[in-house]
Amino acid sequence: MATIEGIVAREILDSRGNPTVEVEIGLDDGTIARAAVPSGASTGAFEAVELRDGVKDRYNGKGVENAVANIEDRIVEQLLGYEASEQRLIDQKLLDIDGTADKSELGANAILGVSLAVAKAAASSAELSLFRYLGGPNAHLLPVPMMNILNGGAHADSNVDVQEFMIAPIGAPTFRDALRSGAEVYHALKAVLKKKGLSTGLGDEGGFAPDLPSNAAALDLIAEAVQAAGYQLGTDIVLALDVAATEFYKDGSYVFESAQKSADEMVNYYAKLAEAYPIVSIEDPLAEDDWAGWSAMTASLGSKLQIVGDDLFVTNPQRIARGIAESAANAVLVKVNQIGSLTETFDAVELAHRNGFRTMMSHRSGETEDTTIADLAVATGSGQIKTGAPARSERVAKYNQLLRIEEELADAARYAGAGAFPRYRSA
Ligand SMILES: C=C(OP(=O)(O)O)C(=O)O
Ligand SMILES: [Mg+2]
Repeated sequence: MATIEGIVAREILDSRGNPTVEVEIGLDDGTIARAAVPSGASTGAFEAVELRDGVKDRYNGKGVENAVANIEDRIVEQLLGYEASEQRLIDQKLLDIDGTADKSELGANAILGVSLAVAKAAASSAELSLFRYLGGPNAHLLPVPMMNILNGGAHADSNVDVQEFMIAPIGAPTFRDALRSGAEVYHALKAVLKKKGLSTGLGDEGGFAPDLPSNAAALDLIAEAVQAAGYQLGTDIVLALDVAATEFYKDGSYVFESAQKSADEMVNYYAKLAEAYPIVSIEDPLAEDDWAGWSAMTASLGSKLQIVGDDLFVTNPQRIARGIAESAANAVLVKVNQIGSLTETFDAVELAHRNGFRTMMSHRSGETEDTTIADLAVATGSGQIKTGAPARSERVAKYNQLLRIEEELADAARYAGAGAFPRYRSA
């Protein structure tokens, strides 16, 4: 048991070279912990409001320095003396100080930075790994890494509409093997692109970002890379997409592959694509407010595919509840900075799981070296994580943290003489 003795906030750079918030918390037992806040590019309109430099009007013209100032001037004094393990109490206090529904007063980035740093300090003070502190004794499930190896949409300067083409190594026996196979396919894809004279430049999440004639062409290149790396597409490795359709939804239709399409036409397109390729998961197939389209998509393809709401749900329990009521998807993408506190993130995951929805822990396209989401994926037993390509340090940092977690769990199992443990979520 240790109480908060001091909080420091500062502006640092994220992986796109944009300013973001970092928070350090000191406890009265000498513990010091640090957390940094990520940021999106294809942000949903219903996300909690960050105070972030000049990206869009919705940031009210208030930059990261305002979030830092809010922590120092309006949060620090209010939290001194709190037990660091009282996460819910502290998060509620932060929400009360903010007083708005969208966290626009203090900034969701100010609140989240403090919320995550509190959790890390409490874990460290208790001499527990973060995943163990957050997840308790039953935290044991390593997530399938959904590795985004080809970037398009808002994350690349190419002409490819779909934002993320991911490989999921579901046939691997352990997380370590899954990551290795993903890295091998990543390297094979680079060789395939080179051989065809295509660009090997990278997008925001470390995937390759070539110009291509169609979205299916991206899947063909990945299929070739999987084979070249010696894996079987469909059994060792399956495919997943984040379409990020809100980005190309204009005036009531989807401007996709240079044509205007209705929601029905998009659903038909996905049905055909999922027949031609072993795609298991599609995120944001439709726009963030096209609830009817989402329900139609889930009715038609939900028994075959994981349909993941990102911009649709924005990790917000109220929007997830609507999605459950309207059968608008069957899975939730979980991004801590969309909702803006750890407690509310847990609430979102719990609501999803209690209602039979799957969850996928997720990074943002603008990231830092902070690895909290790796621990969170294991702590919540979400079974899936997406944190970009198996290259670029801000992405690899999360995968490397999962290697350490898997090792810690395996060491514990060895010590106890236990058998097949930890468990890798392979299906
Ligand atoms: C990670 C994503 O991108 P961004 O952080 O730009 O929203 C996403 O859309 O899932
Ligand atoms: Mg997304």
